[in-house]
Amino acid sequence: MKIYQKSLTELEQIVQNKTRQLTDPKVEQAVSQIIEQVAENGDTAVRNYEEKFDQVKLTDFKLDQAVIDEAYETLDENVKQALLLAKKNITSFHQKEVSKGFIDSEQVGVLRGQKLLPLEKVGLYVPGGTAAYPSTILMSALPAKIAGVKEIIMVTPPQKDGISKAVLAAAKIAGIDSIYQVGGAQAIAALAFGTETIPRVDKIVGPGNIFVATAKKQVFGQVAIDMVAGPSEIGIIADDQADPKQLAADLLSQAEHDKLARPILVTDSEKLAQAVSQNVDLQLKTLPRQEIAQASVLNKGFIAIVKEPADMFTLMNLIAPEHLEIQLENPTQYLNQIKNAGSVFLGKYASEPLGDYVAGPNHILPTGGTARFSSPLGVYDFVKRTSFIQYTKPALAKEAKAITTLARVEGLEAHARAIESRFDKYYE
Ligand SMILES: NC(=O)c1ccc[n+]([C@@H]2O[C@H](COP(=O)([O-])OP(=O)(O)OC[C@H]3O[C@@H](n4cnc5c(N)ncnc54)[C@H](O)[C@@H]3O)[C@@H](O)[C@H]2O)c1
Ligand SMILES: N[C@H](CO)Cc1c[nH]c[nH+]1
Ligand SMILES: [Zn+2]
Repeated sequence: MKIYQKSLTELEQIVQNKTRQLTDPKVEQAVSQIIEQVAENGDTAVRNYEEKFDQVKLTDFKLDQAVIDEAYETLDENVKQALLLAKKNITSFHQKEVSKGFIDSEQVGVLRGQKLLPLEKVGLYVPGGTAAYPSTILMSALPAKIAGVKEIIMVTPPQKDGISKAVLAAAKIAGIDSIYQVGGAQAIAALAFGTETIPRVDKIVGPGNIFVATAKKQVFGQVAIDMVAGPSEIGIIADDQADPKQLAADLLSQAEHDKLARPILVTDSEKLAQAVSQNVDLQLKTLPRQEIAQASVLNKGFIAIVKEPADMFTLMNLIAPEHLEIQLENPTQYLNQIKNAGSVFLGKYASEPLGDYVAGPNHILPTGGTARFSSPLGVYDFVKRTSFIQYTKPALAKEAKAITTLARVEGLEAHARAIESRFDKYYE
């Protein structure tokens, strides 16, 4: 792994260069054309793109419920039990995210409040190929269920040998209402605009490749989106008491996701840096997804050695990683020093995959430095707020002057007159 031992300022520069988000104009253009076609020609356009990009000819995109039920019934019992344990823990964690509206009646004659309503229909994108993770289906659908979303529609690219049994079973366990075998930008466009057979949704969630991510960005406004979740990332802060073999294993756990995944270690120990680097090389050799993990380590991974322990936090806050492990003695004492991270893993036994599968917090997290302003996917992503107001006449009388004054300052005479009409002052 590349090791940088430089001043904090130089390291900050390196981090900024390595984490810059770039867009691809060619992809932007291709995606915009796909969206336009699907918006105009519905299922016909979706069918054409499926033939072109996924090499399948489908007459009906909707998957038969019997196929989903059969996948669940015949699923390996250990896999089923693991999914059910994950469901239990994800559910109990996310139930704590439920928030209620409020009613404020502190001022005499005034009732103000805010109510929360679940979204009606949500579209869940599940990536095709090896990136279709049953765990990600639970992570996206369960918070929507808890929020009270009425209908959850899943889209996923068709597969030559059929969609994996574990994916279908996870969809059933998570309570997904229907599955459409459509992928890429055409699936996002179909969910955003609706077609003859695919329903239009209020929000689209879930990760995907560059075509999917670009399409989500482009349809935002027509429909809500969760976030643009890119390749996985792991940042580790560790000192010389940490176990280099375990740190290498944790770095590789995210490197194996994607050639563009970012495994990063920040430490104040040169000895640890060297040992982790050696262990990464050793452990890579026996990984089934060696090619992907190696590309990630070589192209995107690095180790930064800082001079002062406090610099580990300064640098990591700049990186704002999707996952952050703190492998220091008494790790909880450092939680306050973390300003930017999607999910924080405290101590030796909180290895990142614990959070990927069963701990309960969501594994759909902000990437690419967006943890500066974004949060993990949660129940709050599937609700919207509506405020309400009621005043008595005396309560309105007390504030009428302020309203008409502000309205006239803004040149909005009709606003002022609407209030005055409540006190029998009309302008005809
Ligand atoms: N952050 C997370 O939680 C998380 C989880 C799982 C996967 N992922 C990411 O999701 C991505 C999955 O990518 P994937 O490709 O396997 O599946 P995908 O489903 O995102 O994309 C496949 C679709 O891309 C479209 N496509 C392919 N080539 C195209 C082209 N030239 N022009 C237009 N459309 C084209 C096709 O329609 C195809 O159906 C990976 O980057 C992975 O890292 C992230
Ligand atoms: N670590 C991934 C998010 O970056 C999520 C995942 C799914 N399965 C395994 N891991
Ligand atoms: Zn993972």
